[in-house]
Amino acid sequence: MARKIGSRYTANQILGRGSAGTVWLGEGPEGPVAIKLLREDLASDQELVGRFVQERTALLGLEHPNVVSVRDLVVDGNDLALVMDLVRGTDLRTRLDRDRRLAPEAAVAIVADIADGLAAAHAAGVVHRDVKPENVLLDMQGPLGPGGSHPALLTDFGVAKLIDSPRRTRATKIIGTPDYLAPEIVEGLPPRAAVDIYALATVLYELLAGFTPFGGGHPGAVLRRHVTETVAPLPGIPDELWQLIVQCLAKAPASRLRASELGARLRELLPMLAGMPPLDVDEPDSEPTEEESPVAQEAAPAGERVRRRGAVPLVPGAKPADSNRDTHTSMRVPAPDELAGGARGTARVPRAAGAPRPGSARHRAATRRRRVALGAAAVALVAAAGVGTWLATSGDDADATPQDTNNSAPAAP
Ligand SMILES: Nc1ncnc2c1ncn2[C@@H]1O[C@H](COP(=O)(O)OP(=O)(O)OP(=O)(O)O)[C@@H](O)[C@H]1O
Repeated sequence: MARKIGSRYTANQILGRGSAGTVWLGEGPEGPVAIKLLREDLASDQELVGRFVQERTALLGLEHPNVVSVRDLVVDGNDLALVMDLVRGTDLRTRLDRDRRLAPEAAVAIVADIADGLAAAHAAGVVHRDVKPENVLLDMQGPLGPGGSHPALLTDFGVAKLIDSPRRTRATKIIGTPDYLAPEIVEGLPPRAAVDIYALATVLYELLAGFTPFGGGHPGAVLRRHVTETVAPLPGIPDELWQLIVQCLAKAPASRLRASELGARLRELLPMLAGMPPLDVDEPDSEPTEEESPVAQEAAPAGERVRRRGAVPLVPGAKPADSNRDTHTSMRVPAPDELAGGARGTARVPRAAGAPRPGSARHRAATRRRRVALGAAAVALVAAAGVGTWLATSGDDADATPQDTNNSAPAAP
């Protein structure tokens, strides 16, 4: 059912829903557009409306082939809407859900596009703060690039900042999506450009592996891993690509690459990755780790303690129906002792395809077999050592008997 948005736009058909509102296929004076209509309770928040208008220039000024441009901001009665360029295609989450993992060449081409878009934004002083596959759109009408990938565009620029108003979230609260949150945000520092690089490196890892490096289990556990754990290597990944990921997942923001450099370095790797199939990685043990820290308990209501892509909505009060993905969190910054106390090595460790899953019956059987084999090897070693010692001793002193060697190894025949 069509509806008017301000005096210039008509929203015709729902394209998708997020936690902050609904995206419509619409029509404007210059042709088709995408209209993000913010939820009514957000639209009626006077402070947010003020910020909306305040951020107008920054939001409207961003023009780059890898950024979904915001064309207009509409404040009209109960409607608060961002009018954006329409991207005819799909979002990267949908592609990942379909393919599970991408070939390295396609993954790197997509991430290089987004790095270029981020470079333009960072140069204009804008930090995205919510880089994740849901916010990457693939333009199916654009030309095919390396690995058969379509041009990738980053959307939702400035939306996290808009919604993250001082009243909604004080300095002690975290806004974002747990799997992609840089450690400095978890530690309560203000988000700078390097948080986008960390999130983008997480996306690249996810495209290659099929899962994020620190995700899984409760949001509180995920946040803690960002701060305390190091990323586990992906079997079969070319070393140059791995080094880039490691550098951009560095805990210290200053150690990460800048967006423009990341884009350039990724493009340099493309010829080497041509034709390489997706990595042969099995999803690690996906059993959620119930981490009952105070942070974790505060983050999710009872009954929702453990969710695979653990999250609570970006905006307080968002109903589950608002989003079928539930990928945001809003929780307090954990205290240093909570972070330190939780370093128990719960990050997902990728397995080479076919290797048994930790904790599985096959893994337990393999462990048992290994133990038996190790036990047997140990007995054989002790025996061999005894024989060896006896032989050595007897060689030195032809008259000595095995008993003279002062060890408990069985006597030589
Ligand atoms: N400019 C656009 N052109 C075409 N489709 C779009 C555009 N922007 C968003 N969409 C579609 O609308 C869906 C919802 O987008 P939205 O930004 O509201 O939510 P999200 O990013 O998936 O989730 P959240 O806002 O909770 O992080 C997207 O998945 C995408 O498919």
